[in-house]
Amino acid sequence: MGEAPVFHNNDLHASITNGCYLKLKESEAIVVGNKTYVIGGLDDPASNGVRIFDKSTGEWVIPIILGTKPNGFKGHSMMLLNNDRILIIKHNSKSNDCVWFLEVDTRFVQEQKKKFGTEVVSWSKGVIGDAERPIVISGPSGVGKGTLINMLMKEFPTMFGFSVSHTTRAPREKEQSGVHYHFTNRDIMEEDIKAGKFLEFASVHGNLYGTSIEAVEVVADAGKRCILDIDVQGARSVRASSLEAIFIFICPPSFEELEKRLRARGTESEEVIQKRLRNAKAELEQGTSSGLFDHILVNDDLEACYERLKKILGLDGSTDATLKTPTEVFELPMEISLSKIDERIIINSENADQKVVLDLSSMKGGAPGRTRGLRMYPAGLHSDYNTDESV
Ligand SMILES: Nc1nc2c(ncn2[C@@H]2O[C@H](COP(=O)(O)OP(=O)(O)O)[C@@H](O)[C@H]2O)c(=O)[nH]1
Ligand SMILES: Nc1ncnc2c1ncn2[C@@H]1O[C@H](COP(=O)(O)OP(=O)(O)O)[C@@H](O)[C@H]1O
Repeated sequence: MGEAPVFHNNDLHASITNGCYLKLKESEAIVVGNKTYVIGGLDDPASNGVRIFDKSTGEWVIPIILGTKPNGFKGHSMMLLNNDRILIIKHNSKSNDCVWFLEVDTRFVQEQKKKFGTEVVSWSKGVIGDAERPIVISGPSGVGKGTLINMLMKEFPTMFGFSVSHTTRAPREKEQSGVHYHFTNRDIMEEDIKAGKFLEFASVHGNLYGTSIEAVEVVADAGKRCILDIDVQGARSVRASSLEAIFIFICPPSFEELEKRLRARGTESEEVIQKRLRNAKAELEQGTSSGLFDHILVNDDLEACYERLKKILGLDGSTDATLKTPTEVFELPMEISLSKIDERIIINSENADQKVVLDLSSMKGGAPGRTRGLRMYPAGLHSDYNTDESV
């Protein structure tokens, strides 16, 4: 990998080699096989920021760009990783918003290229540290899922965050949009599903419900563990996705008790209650016999069930799960260059004291969503960072 002299875009057909990094006037380019990815104008709302020059056809292509685009650029440095993604480090930025990946040939992007029949790239934000395994809670309507989740969120407000689903059902009296659900209509939701914005979706009791990728990611970004209240079909989709969750199914002590709770809640009409009770039979059968769930909890006595739930989540007092090491945020300098040693990227600045190490060895996830498991620390500077790393 080397830096070429200033280039004019039309000269890109020149014989440049894989991984070659070109600094252009208002953009930067990187070569991946036969294609040159030109990335620039990211702060310009009129520009989509990415163009591809295909050496084999001699043509420019504007790709479909998925994921959340970074903003607030004051310059960036790039490096090709693994021939499938471009690492982009924003200059003069904070360590919690400086690492971005433009995926150009990862498995996800390859699938999207097939689906759309055109060039596709996808942004993924790099996140320092890991998110804890999300928790999927399923069970028939009225069994007490919402009640148990509320108890968890109330007792451990800094630890858990709720994945706010989208739904086409009408809001109940005390439900707020953006808190309990994102209430939407079918046309908009179907468009968003087509655009790949949903981790999973299902038709439940005659309405469409779904978890957007963003709903799960914002919870993890806040450093919280995500709780998903979704039906059995949704749980099956999440099981098949890359989200490594814990799956818990909640059962009523009896069908009669379920009916009693659903009526006592007083939120549904008689017709809707009947529909939910009919569906409950199949849900209970699938939930308890499919092997899909890691844990099955009977919600008989509420307090006892809550204690069992906490035990599953390691919150029964045996460890102080509320203690978390905060991730320190620091500034990256204005002028930087990148070098690579094995799985570590060294972010060099004019000032040698400001060398920073980005460790990619535990990197996981990626588009659509975030790339997590990154470690970042100033190289050999402070004793409270990992100072074994000498660069
Ligand atoms: N697949 C899927 N199911 C969901 C989602 N959000 C909620 N559900 C499920 O939809 C069903 C109906 O939810 P809701 O109308 O709020 O009624 P409730 O279960 O009686 O509170 C429940 O089984 C929820 O777990 C979602 O995003 N995806
Ligand atoms: N263990 C329990 N015993 C008695 N009532 C319960 C219990 N758990 C929940 N409830 C009540 O049952 C109703 C349905 O609970 P809810 O949490 O709304 O269920 P879900 O979210 O699964 O539809 C609520 O009125 C709630 O107060």
